[in-house]
Amino acid sequence: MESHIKHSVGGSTLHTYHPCRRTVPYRIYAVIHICGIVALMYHHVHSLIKSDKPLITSLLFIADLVLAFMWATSAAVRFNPVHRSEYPERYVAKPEEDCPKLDVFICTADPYKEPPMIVVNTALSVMAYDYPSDKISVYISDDGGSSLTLFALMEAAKFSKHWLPFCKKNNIQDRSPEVYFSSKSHSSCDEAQNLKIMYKDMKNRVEHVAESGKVEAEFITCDEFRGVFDLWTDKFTRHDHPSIIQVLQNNETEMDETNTFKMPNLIYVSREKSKVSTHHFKAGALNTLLRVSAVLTNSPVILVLDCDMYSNDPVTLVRALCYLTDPKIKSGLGFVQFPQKFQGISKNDIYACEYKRIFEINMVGFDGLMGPNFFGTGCFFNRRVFYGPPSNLILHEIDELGPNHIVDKPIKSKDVLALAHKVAGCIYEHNTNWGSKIGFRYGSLVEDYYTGLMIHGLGWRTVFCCPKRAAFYGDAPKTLFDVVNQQKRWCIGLLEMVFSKHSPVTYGIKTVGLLVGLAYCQSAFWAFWTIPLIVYGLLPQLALLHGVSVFPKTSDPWFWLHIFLFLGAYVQDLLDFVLEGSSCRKWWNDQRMWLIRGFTSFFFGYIEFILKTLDLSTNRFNITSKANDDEEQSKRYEQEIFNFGPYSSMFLLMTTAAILNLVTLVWGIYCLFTSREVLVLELMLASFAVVNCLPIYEAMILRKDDGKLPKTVCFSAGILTFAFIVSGYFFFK
Ligand SMILES: O=c1ccn([C@@H]2O[C@H](COP(=O)(O)OP(=O)(O)O[C@H]3O[C@H](CO)[C@@H](O)[C@H](O)[C@H]3O)[C@@H](O)[C@H]2O)c(=O)[nH]1
Ligand SMILES: [Mn+2]
Repeated sequence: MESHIKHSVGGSTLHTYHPCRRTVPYRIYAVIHICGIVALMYHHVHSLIKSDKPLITSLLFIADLVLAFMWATSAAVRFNPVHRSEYPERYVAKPEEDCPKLDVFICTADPYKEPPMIVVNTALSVMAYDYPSDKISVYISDDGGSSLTLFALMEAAKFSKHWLPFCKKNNIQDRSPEVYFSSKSHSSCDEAQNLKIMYKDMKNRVEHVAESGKVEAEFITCDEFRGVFDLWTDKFTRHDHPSIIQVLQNNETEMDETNTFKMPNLIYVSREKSKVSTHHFKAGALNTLLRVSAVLTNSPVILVLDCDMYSNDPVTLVRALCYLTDPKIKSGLGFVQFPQKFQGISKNDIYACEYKRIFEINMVGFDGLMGPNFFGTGCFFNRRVFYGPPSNLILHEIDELGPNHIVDKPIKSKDVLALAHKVAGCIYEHNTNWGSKIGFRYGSLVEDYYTGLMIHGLGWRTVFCCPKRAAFYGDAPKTLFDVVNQQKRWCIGLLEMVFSKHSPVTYGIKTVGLLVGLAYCQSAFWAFWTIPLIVYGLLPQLALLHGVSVFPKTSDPWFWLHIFLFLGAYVQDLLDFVLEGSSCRKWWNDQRMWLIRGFTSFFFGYIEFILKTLDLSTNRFNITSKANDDEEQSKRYEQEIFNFGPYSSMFLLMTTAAILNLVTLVWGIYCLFTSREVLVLELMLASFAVVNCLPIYEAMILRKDDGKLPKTVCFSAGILTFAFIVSGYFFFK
């Protein structure tokens, strides 16, 4: 690992880094906060011993234990945050033969939730990187096994021969044609206008085919590929079909329209599927691509992308190479991760879908320890990282799959393609190390988290690269229902990690040390937030309604400890946001979503995980939809109006908590005026919740649109609140 000194910029340095200025004040504050937590724990134990209501006291104690643990994990992330800069302009000066080859993996899995035009734009944006194009190979993994996607990519290959020279000659920055042609600033020269027409034509054809659900013969313009579509026989389903590997563009033979540039490879891969073998979702798809690409091109650098993540900056590859080719660090460097950024986020990000904390703030902290975790997309790998620890290459079944194997046959040669089909077969992995010791790891719905942890566990370092101009943009879910469902899947996957043999608590702390292990715990224990959030969201409120106090009174010094710890944790969270370039409004929305998650995704994630553990349900990877076709819904999103509809039982508990807090606040204020005993902390808590819940009340009462809270949810929540209050009577008396 490098030493933590500020590097001097100069000479041929390709990258520098420097610690953040907040480090020292943060460490000092951490000591103070720890003292506060210790005091609080003492107070809890003390009150537990002499308490006449042990159940209530223990619930609060457990909630505070979880909060304290989560705070400790965030302190680990705040221990040594660093920022980096790269100097890609210096890299460009290197001779071309020094530029390593790149394999790009793009995953798609459903032509309806992930419209083929999205995949096309992502592929085109990376094919057009500022880099010798013949060194780039783009592989598309299609888990949907869809002829529509294949058709779209064929069209993309044709279009790329015009698009690439245009971008390179005119130094276009937006290399996703959709983004370029819909931006107001695009050129109006003849060449650009012709291209725009060509792009529109392609888009129409692809969308027409996607709508009709079938590739009609008259749409196929390349005779070469006509036969491929015959593979989609009547028996073909997405869960049961042979492997299909199709080289759509070949860098050995094909040139662009102007005959100046060689074209990159474009290869469509749909691995074999059968109902009787497990396919391990995205990790399985990526491992298939690892093998197929090893046979065809075996480039030392691999970029992994989700189909919606187009490249937003043509120098991104060179930026990553500033690290991956640096002789001082390259032998131990596993990957360079770019943050996930999203397009079309509403102004203040109402659903907190930017995940600023997870994808940026925390990673700046991870980077000062061992480097960022893997996010599943926007990541440049050293191919070697998939084959065991830096010092010890794990042997594999066939020589052709090794990271050091040199490919010396044309990609279209018969035996190369035959082997590629073989390694894309669904029984190929049986009795091999794939998924356990080699490649992306199997066994969790968050294959990215798992794979990242194992890479660090084996002793690799990683780098977080966060340039000013976003390197990639992806799609974020834009309705609350999609948001909580996505998070629920993550929660289940992360809980699988917590209770696995590679848990960050045991395996993690043992192999990567206390700080990194704790840092990894922060996301792994995501669903645990539900415990303190539900306890604090319901218990003190019910207590207040029954005239029982669970917190210290204002005259009690412990009162101030509660205030201090709450404010300390909250203000530091806000500071993190602002110091990493976000706004106060976005932070406010982020903390509100955190509260909402506690009652929706975290809670239901927990329940589903328990059901799965008891074998009462099975894991599913519900793909997040990237198609926004509901106009009303999009409009509400832009206006930052919450979209709760249609009916979902996930919103029941959240609505109940909202009603209960409102009732508590009203009752508390009534007590204030009738000069009964006033429970200040309880009242403050309820007011804070009510302020956060304003959009929920509005959606219950005032709104008429389709995004309002469905009546059934409101009604059931009302009954549930009543039931809570009544049972509170027995609980507190
Ligand atoms: O069986 C499957 C299921 C999914 N995917 C692909 O996986 C990607 C992610 O799916 P998405 O529905 O977009 O999930 P998200 O929750 O948005 O994805 C985040 O979370 C995933 C799991 O942690 C990571 O893999 C992703 O990179 C990360 O962006 C998409 O490209 C899919 O096409 C497959 O290839 N095969
Ligand atoms: Mn996604």
